[in-house]
Amino acid sequence: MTASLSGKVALVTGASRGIGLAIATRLAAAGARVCVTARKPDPLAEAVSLLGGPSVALGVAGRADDPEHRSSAVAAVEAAFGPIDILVNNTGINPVFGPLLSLDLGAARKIFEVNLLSALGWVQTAFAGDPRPGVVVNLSSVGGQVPPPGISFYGVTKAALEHLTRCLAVEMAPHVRVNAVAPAVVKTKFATLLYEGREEEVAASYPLARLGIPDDVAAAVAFLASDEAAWITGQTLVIDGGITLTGRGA
Ligand SMILES: NC(=O)c1ccc[n+]([C@@H]2O[C@H](COP(=O)([O-])OP(=O)(O)OC[C@H]3O[C@@H](n4cnc5c(N)ncnc54)[C@H](O)[C@@H]3O)[C@@H](O)[C@H]2O)c1
Repeated sequence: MTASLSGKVALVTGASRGIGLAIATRLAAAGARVCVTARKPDPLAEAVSLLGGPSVALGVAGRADDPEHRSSAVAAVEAAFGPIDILVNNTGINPVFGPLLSLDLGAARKIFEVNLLSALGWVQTAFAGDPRPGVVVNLSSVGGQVPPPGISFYGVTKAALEHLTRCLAVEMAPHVRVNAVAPAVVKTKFATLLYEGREEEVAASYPLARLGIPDDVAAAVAFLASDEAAWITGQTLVIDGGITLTGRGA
């Protein structure tokens, strides 16, 4: 059972589906009021309704990497529910596949902007002003720890996000705890190419003999967001069915 988050205010980015929506659902079930963001308004409206409607959830559409969207989302959640206690930087993209030596640097900049700089931007915006208590959880990936074939630059940005997590943990202590989670393959739209049509074969390579589901990650995020994790900061929790123990990342 997730520890109570009653009275807490959370913002989860990229939360109209997949892992972000599962995290928002867990946080809301634990009693938090939750702001969800993503690019398109319609899926966000559906998410708000799933989460329990406007008394407990708010959707703000925009791009995570747009500073104006970050400011207006934070202002909206503060006006609706109060200052943010829990920030989950869930948005992550990987629009390219192939070797680093032929990686288009324009695409690389975009991935870096969304996966790393926007996470820092959200922290700066959500925790602007005088220091106050809070929690940040960043969505990394085992690809940030074991080089992921074909999507190496994505892994580079996640490795950087894990170090950003450590650096923020030191700079924002003792008020704000900052941690990350690093999943292996979780069944979402984002990861479809990694398992579609061969799920049994991929799952068989995992010591725990299955792929992840969004709630596997959400449970860990809810724990890190709660007071049960009050003495944990700067860490990355690997959620991978044991796959990194085999030397592989996905
Ligand atoms: N699924 C996996 O196997 C897996 C494994 C490791 C890490 N992750 C990480 O988990 C996070 C969530 O992944 P997912 O699998 O749920 O992805 P997903 O593609 O299913 O969902 C991504 C969400 O982010 C939103 N989004 C994408 N780009 C955005 C942008 N620029 N601005 C605002 N919103 C944006 C989408 O609308 C959607 O709501 C990502 O950071 C990803 O890197 C996923």
